[in-house]
Amino acid sequence: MTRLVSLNPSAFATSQLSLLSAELAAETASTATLLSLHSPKNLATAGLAITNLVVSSQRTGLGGKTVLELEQDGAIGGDGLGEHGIRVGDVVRVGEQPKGGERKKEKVAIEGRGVEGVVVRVGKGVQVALGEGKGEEERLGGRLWVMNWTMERLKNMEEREYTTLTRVLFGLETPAPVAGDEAKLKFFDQTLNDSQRDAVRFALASREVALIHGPPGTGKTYTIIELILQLVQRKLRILVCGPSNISVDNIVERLAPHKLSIIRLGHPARLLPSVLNHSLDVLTQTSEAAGIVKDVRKEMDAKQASIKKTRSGRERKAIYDDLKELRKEYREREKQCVTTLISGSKVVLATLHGAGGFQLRNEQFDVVIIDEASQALEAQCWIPLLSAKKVVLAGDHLQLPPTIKSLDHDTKPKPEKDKAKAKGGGSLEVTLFDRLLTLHGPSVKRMLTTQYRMHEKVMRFPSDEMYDSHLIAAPAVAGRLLTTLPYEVQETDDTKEPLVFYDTQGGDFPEATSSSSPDDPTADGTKKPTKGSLLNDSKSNPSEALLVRHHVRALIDAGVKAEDIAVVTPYNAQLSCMSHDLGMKDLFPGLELGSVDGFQGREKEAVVVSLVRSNGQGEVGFLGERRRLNVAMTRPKRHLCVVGDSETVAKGSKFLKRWMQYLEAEADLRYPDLADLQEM
Ligand SMILES: Nc1ncnc2c1ncn2[C@@H]1O[C@H](COP(=O)(O)OP(=O)(O)OP(=O)(O)O)[C@@H](O)[C@H]1O
Repeated sequence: MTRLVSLNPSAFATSQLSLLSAELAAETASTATLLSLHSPKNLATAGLAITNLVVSSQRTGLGGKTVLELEQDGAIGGDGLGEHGIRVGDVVRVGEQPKGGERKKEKVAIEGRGVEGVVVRVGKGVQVALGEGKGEEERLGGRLWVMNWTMERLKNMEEREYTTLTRVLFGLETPAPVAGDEAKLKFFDQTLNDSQRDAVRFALASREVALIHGPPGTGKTYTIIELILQLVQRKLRILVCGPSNISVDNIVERLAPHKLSIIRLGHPARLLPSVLNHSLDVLTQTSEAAGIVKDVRKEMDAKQASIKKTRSGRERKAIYDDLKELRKEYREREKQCVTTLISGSKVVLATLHGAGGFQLRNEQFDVVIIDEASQALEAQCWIPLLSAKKVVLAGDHLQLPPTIKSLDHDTKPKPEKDKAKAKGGGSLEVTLFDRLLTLHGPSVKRMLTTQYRMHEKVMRFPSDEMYDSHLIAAPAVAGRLLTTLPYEVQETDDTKEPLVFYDTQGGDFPEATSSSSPDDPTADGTKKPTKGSLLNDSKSNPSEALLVRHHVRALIDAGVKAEDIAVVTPYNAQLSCMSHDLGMKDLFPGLELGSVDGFQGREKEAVVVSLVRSNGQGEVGFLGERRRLNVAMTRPKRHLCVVGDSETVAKGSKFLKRWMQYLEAEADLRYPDLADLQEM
């Protein structure tokens, strides 16, 4: 039985406040370092910038924002953007690129020039809505401000002000026994499997808190949709949140066909086009409630027009006075319209950060659902939780937690850090999901166990190692191969295998530390490379990259579409090597190349994982994190190909050793010859 170790909410909040302030400092410093140490070219190599763009058009988008469309400069050649890590929703700076002669000045110049905005579309070109972004510090500050405000409130609360939920979440009380008999529950979705049904029943019956543990591909979102429908049927009001816009939009998209009254808060530029009809901004213009606002607008327009026809000063003044009144009325009616829309919605959806907006200040919800909770900072989760009665958290704590930049800046000795971590509140890396599992034990959790993504052989190792062998491959996916894709794929030695391992042991495929480019100030050794000089820290393995290219080509030659294949690796320098040095993006248009961390939450028919590390010392760096490996190996549906040096990797940890053993025993094992590859 788990021992209940309670935590003082006020002390927890105090500790979080200092951690959040260190995080802000670290993030600001790392962006500043990147911009000051690296040229646009180097940032582009690392996937953090796109160079050689021209403005192809400019238009007014939703919310009256100016949207710039940027495309690759035709004069430079190439019609795509090349490999980059810029995604919809990113805050970016659009700046003038220094010309060749200005190389020395360019690092300084890029810091001071340009306008900021939010990326609203990425395809052949990139579209940026201007004016949305603020300075990096201000932006982070904005995000952190809401968390800070929430933690300040928690810190200053009197004990008698704590809700029962707050007391349970800090272990001051144990969760109440589950209530209600949900055994005869009628499900809206008859296709739900047993573990999903069990999770819905449990979440409905829990009084304060329920965790839904959803390993990869187990239908976490599917389950949440059923839970929402059940809660609405019970006439309860629900707030659904996630750490990112995409996590929230994903739910809006799947909820929309059920014709509930739902509303999505958030800036339209950041929402998926498919969910815009449910956004508060659009509804304030199109809904019935918007009628009263429109009437005033019409009146204002008419008054405005009448000014031109009026000659007398006195009459004009009277019209201006009327206009002033009307404007006030307009603002009030708009506010009223927003309140009517929100209070009339059974389900409100927003990011965790968005849940701190003024629109929800006086709103009460019966249940707060947080999806992808293991990707959210705990302080972020508290934004909608301070006044909530019940929470359902869905996530997988065995995949990667949110990225924390200030980890390396923590100078406390390790034993002290570990003690603080165990208590909770000592590290931003411990999520609320993690902490509640430690605090209350598995009785507050239900796990989804049937997965609908991976071939049995792909699933087996992560299931045994990470999920206590509980995962079951749904019959429809257990034996799926590339040869049974819905289009024609030839049966070859590659396509008939669900699991392939190219073992590069023997020293012929050595790793390299990314070489610095001559315009990098860290290259001459006068400046110590910092964390910001990310490419200098990163590893690549050019021979392994050749092998990856060879395998991707073999799959494509057999008929597999490039867009059904992804190559993932933990190292930025390896990505750069494959996309720039080997030109894999141009060779195989549609192929996706990405970092493991960036690929969390995604899936592909075939995935090639390049492990990179190959050295005599058995150093494995990033690969030492089990959760990162778990993400890497659980992305494919029908085919996983691992490329790596088993000798080096097996030395990294017991987990890695067992993985290498599993691959040796279960995969189609290949010992490549570098000489053959170079001829290809
Ligand atoms: N009971 C079910 N019967 C059939 N298919 C299902 C069922 N539950 C989920 N799926 C399918 O499994 C896939 C994964 O579902 P979903 O996207 O809800 O999972 P998830 O756990 O949120 O995913 P992720 O691993 O990316 O977090 C989807 O294609 C979905 O249609």
